Formats: sequence, C-alpha cells, structure tokens
Amino acid sequence: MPTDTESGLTFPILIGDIGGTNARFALLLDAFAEPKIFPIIPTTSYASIEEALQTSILDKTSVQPRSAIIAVAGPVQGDDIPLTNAGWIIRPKDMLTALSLEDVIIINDFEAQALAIASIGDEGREQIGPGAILESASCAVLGPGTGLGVAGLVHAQHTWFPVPGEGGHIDVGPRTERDYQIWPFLEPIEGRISAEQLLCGRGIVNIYRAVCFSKAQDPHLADPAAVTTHALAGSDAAAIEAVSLFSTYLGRVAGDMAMIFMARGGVFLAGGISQKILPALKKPEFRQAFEDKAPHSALLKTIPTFVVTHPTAALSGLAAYSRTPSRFGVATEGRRWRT
Ligand SMILES: Nc1ncnc2c1ncn2[C@@H]1O[C@H](COP(=O)(O)OP(=O)(O)OP(=O)(O)O)[C@@H](O)[C@H]1O
Repeated sequence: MPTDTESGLTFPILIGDIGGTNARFALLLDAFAEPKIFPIIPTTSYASIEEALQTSILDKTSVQPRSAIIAVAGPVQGDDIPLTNAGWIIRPKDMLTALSLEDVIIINDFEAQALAIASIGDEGREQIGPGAILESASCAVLGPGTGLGVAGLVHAQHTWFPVPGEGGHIDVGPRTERDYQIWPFLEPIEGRISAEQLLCGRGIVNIYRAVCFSKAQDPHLADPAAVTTHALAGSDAAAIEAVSLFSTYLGRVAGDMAMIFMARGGVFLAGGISQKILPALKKPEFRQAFEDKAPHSALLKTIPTFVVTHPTAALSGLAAYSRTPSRFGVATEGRRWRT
C-alpha cells in the first residue's frame, strides 16, 4: 500500500543521482524497504533522461513509481535544467508526462551528497588522518568527479540543512616554489585557475600536462585514469608528481571549506575519483595541506577528514530524505513539479 511521506512524496519513489559521466537510479517501495538499485548508466548512452529511465529502469521492473527525486550536477533553476558537464537537459514537466509520475523534485547532486553524510555510518567512509567528529556540528563535502562539487551540511533545530553552492569554482593560486613553476602551464578557464580546473578528472590531466611541460617533457598520458593508475603503480614520475600535487591542492581547498563552514562535524571527500585514489590520499600530502592553515592549524588538526567509500552515497542520502523528510531542511520551492 503506497504511503505519503511528510514532504508529500508518494511511494513508490524513484530516486536518481545524475553526474556528468554516470547516472545512478534506485526505486524505494516504501519507507522501510532497502532501495532497489539499478546498474549505473553512462549519461552519453541515452539522448535524454526519459529515454534512459524508460529503457534502463521502467522496462526492467513491474513497479510504476508515483514520484521521483533526482539529484543533478548543476544549479536547479526554472523548468529546463541543463546538466553542467553532460548533454542532458532535465525537463521535469516532460518527466511527469512521459513517465506517468505525479510529483518530481530536483535537487543539486552535492546537496544529495550532503544528505548522505548525515545518513551513512562508519562502514560507508574511511578516515584520513586524526580528528574526531563533533556530533551535530557542521560538515563539508567535496567531490572531485567530472567537475568539483562542494556543499555544506549545517545542523540546527534538530534538522540537517544541506547548503548547495558552486564552491568548486573558487579561485586558487600558487603557493610553493614548485607551484609557481607549474602555474604558467596550467590551462585556465576564461583567464583564471578555478579549483575545478585542478580538482576533477580533466584537472588531473591539466596538472599532469603542466608537470611535464615544466620539465620540457612531452605528456604521453591522455586521460585521468591513466595518470592515476601510473601514479599508484609508481611507474611514471610525472604522473606520481601530478597525483601528489592533486592531493595537496585538494587538501588546501578541503581545509578552506572546513574553515568556511567551521566543519567540526568533518570534511568528506565524495565523488568517484577520491575512492579510486584512496591510497594516494592516505599519503601525507593531503592531510598536511589540509592542516597547514595558520593561524588556524590547531583547529584544523582536530577536524576529521574522510573519503566516502559507500558506492551509492548520494542515493542513500536521497533515500534517507524520502523516508524521513522532517529530519532534513531541503527547500523544494521552485524545485518541485506536480501533475
Ligand atoms: N581511475 C581514475 N582516476 C582518476 N580519474 C578517473 C578514474 N576513472 C574515472 N575518472 C574520471 O572521473 C570522472 C567521473 O567521476 P565520477 O565517477 O564521480 O562521475 P560523475 O558522478 O558523473 O561525476 P560528477 O558528479 O562530478 O559529474 C571523469 O572525469 C573520469 O575521467
């Protein structure tokens, strides 16, 4: 028997997390069932979200969802929502008709990652370095993937409030002597180096190429996975340095976010890349850079940092919200469409 949640979303609920590269979906039959998770879909394989959902999900189950909550990589504004790093435009009104839904909520994908942090336990994360979570304190999430997603999670009045934003686009600058050698070779975006120019898949290649050019070498590795694979295997000097610098730059930006949100509840690294380079992030560079924040180094040393290892963390955040929306302060104004 379908039941209404306090947010008015009616079960069965389709939950989805659409990144620049991959889309992940699951069905939640009721407030108690575990989500039924479907295989990951590359976004480039389908022309639209309706086609992806119909072919890969709805044709493969007898359950007809009545509502949907979807997290997308990009700001949610208006009735046409383009994904920042992928070709799909999400049109919730089209989803209602094409998929026979009654209710659709669209939120930012890092808002979903923030919801996940409040719902996953020790088994879904691995700590890097010292520090302990201060219960009910604010948290920050950073996720290098196709882009760099950033969000905060603030606790007030017994409610977790995700704070989505475009923090991946902050300016970053050189600091060490080696940074100054590399910076002239980094590819800027419209004249500047934003965090996302360094801390995402193409950012890894950007750093790697700059490392090679700074030594007057030809870069022979072309994609991020090749760079991190060679770095982890210790088989290419430029790749090793690129991943070491990536860890340092990620540590610096993570430390900045910790200070901005006073994230005594922890800083969490989500997204596909953090999991894949976990052994590199456990080396000293990441944590040293995170703590190297005079005059606040003592504070930063107490803040724990984690890699989120849960394979579908954003979906687990969306499932937690769907089950008990009153635990979370998710604003749905302008982001909810009904028949
Ligand atoms: N082994 C690897 N090492 C480094 N980068 C990788 C590796 N495998 C894939 N990538 C890069 O990770 C990015 C995809 O990240 P992720 O798996 O988090 O996808 P996503 O959820 O679609 O991303 P986003 O939500 O940021 O749009 C791509 O840029 C890809 O080239």
